[in-house]
Amino acid sequence: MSAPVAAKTPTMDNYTFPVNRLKKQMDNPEKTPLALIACGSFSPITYLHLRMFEMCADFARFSTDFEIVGGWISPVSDAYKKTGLAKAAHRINMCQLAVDQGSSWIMVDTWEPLREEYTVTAEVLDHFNAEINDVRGGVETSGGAKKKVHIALLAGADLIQTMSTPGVWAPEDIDYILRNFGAFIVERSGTDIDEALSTLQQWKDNIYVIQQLVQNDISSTKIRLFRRRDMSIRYLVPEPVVHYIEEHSLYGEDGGSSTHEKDGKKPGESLGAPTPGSSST
Ligand SMILES: Nc1ncnc2c1ncn2[C@@H]1O[C@H](COP(=O)(O)OP(=O)(O)OP(=O)(O)O)[C@@H](O)[C@H]1O
Ligand SMILES: O=C(O)c1ccc[n+]([C@@H]2O[C@H](COP(=O)([O-])O)[C@@H](O)[C@H]2O)c1
Repeated sequence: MSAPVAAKTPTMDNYTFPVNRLKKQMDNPEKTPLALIACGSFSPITYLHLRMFEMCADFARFSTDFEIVGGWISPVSDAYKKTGLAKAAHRINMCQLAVDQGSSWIMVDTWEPLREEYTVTAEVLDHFNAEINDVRGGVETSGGAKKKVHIALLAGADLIQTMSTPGVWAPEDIDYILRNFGAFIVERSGTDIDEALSTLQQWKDNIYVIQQLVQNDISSTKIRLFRRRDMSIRYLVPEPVVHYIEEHSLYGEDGGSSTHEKDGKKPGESLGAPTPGSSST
């Protein structure tokens, strides 16, 4: 078995806002530049989290006047204290591995997860607006002219549904987010989207609903459950993330789980899969 890759420790001291994949210049200056911000636990990141960005990119292209100029994942900080939340450094590393391997336009911002305190989503979106529009002046259209970027929350229907659950979000934050930023909402099985949006009608012009044409209900909860049951998680999360989870023994029964690589299997592979070289021929 190879030695575990040490978890890098990103810190606030070496923090810089990631813009390496921010589009330098718009393709169509007539359109409105759009930045997508996905907030959540990402414990761990799954293919569905990445797929949300792609679904939204198709939606924006075919059904809106927006042109996407960048996408960011903003994992929540350790202070969120949700069940199953791995340490922020691990979640950051897994998100980074997933986008490094699988995307040319999604970035991971470490500002929120590196903060000791919990940051409400309204403040997270303010941070992106400040970095993209105040510090950088927006994005270039043509001939050096710049346009302010529309910052929007990218979320699943379950997250928007929590906005109707009393006591979860401050009413003034809901108004602030949906009035100033808006949201792109991906349908999720188990959540009635009409019901979820019923109390948010006053902001309906700023809420875009994206249909999942291929129903996919991967969740981080299921990944953690599979790990506890010593079941395979391959092809549900990106391969480098499977390796990372194995190497760092994340989400196992007692904080650790066996690595099957030693049996000749790939990391994360099912124990029920045949072991190479064990056939009788
Ligand atoms: N299968 C899915 N369909 C639609 N949206 C999803 C799906 N999985 C995650 N999301 C969305 O991704 C964002 C971040 O999700 P989060 O990290 O909470 O993942 P999760 O799988 O719901 O986590 P957990 O199972 O730990 O609650 C949220 O907006 C959530 O609604
Ligand atoms: O800003 C708020 O008041 C607020 C209230 C509830 C949830 N959120 C955010 O929504 C996300 C929920 O993630 P999760 O994993 O609990 O589904 C996470 O990023 C939270 O910070 C934010």
